[in-house]
Amino acid sequence: MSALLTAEAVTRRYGSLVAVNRVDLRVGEGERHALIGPNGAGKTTLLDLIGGASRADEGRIVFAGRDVTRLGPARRARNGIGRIHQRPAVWPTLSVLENVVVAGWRQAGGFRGVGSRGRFRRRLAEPAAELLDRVGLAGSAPTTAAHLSHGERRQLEIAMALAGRPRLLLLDEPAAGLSGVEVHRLVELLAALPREMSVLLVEHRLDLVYALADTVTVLHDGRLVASGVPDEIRNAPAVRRAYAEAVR
Ligand SMILES: Nc1ncnc2c1ncn2[C@@H]1O[C@H](COP(=O)(O)OP(=O)(O)OP(=O)(O)O)[C@@H](O)[C@H]1O
Repeated sequence: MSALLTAEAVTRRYGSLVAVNRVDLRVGEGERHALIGPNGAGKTTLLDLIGGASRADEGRIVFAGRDVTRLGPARRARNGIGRIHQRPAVWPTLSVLENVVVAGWRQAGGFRGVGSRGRFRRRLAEPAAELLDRVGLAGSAPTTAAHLSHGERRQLEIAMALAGRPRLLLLDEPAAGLSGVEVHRLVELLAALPREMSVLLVEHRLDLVYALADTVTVLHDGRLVASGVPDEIRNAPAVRRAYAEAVR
């Protein structure tokens, strides 16, 4: 797999704390890559550095052949990095369908691209309805997003991220707060994402990680302690040590 994203020796400090410490990461085209590690390991911070919500103090991030280290989150999103947050970020006063339409607006060509009723329908409204169907929310299209359950908001946020047609989708603990049935639906949904899209997933649920990931990278105290295919990681002593130290 050729590299879509490479992070080289990225470091992020908060005062004297080194939250991410010279981490190298490579996500291939179409790869499903999971980041795991105990609480406080630096997983969300690393995702923030890649998505642009936070800037690296040192190191370099290259996405699709372009150095994006100094770009903000909006520019990175336009370059093809989509993001699902720990707490679903949706517009609560808009309908479910409207949320996806707004999220797809730029990708559909903005004002010029959707400036007639026919183009609006073809390029935005119909794809948005298809995405809602794909994430299991077709029946909720007219519902105001504020009325959705947590699990439904998560589904909506995924539809919104997909509307931007990202080449890399960053997911921060997508299973957090979901019921068993909702987690099952989430796994199916993520497994069915098109292979043109790469995925970088932070998740505590290791069953979900091992079901989805091609590669698993383990962080502990801001450092990368192991990276490999799920079978290697499952039995790696360094990984066991990281988790054992964290619960001590
Ligand atoms: N804005 C911030 N200011 C100060 N310290 C921070 C900030 N964000 C994160 N940290 C610290 O950086 C370290 C890494 O945090 P991070 O949230 O990246 O870990 P994590 O692996 O995602 O943890 P969790 O699994 O609990 O979400 C922690 O010690 C955390 O307290």
